[in-house]
Amino acid sequence: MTARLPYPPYDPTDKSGFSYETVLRRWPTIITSVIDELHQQCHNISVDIKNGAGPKDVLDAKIKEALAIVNEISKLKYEMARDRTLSPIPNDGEPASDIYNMELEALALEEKNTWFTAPWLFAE
Ligand SMILES: O=P(O)(O)OC[C@H]1O[C@](O)(CO)[C@@H](O)[C@@H]1O
Repeated sequence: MTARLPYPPYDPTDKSGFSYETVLRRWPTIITSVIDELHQQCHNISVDIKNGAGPKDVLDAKIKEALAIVNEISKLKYEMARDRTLSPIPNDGEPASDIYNMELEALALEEKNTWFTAPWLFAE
């Protein structure tokens, strides 16, 4: 059972409010800067590998992890821009993902489970 507040949560369906601007521009900008930073770090690690500045297997693993993160957050940005539904958080054994996923299912019933309809703070 999810908590219900006595008044509706703020969401980007109000195009004159800050949350619309946030989903439209601010989050994509933040995600893009994360992707840029990860690419820069991959470049720096590649230089370290060339210079023999650390164990190659460890540095290779860092690049692999960074590229996996880039892949996931690029997908997130794509889905956000197209007002796709928010994805459930995979069960990692932590209780918070269950609570998040339950709330997301409740939002789906209200057709408020997409990036431009979900409550701003929930999507944040
Ligand atoms: O664009 P900025 O200044 O980095 O701030 C972005 C943050 O501000 C908000 O748009 C409003 O608090 C958040 O949703 C978002 O995470």
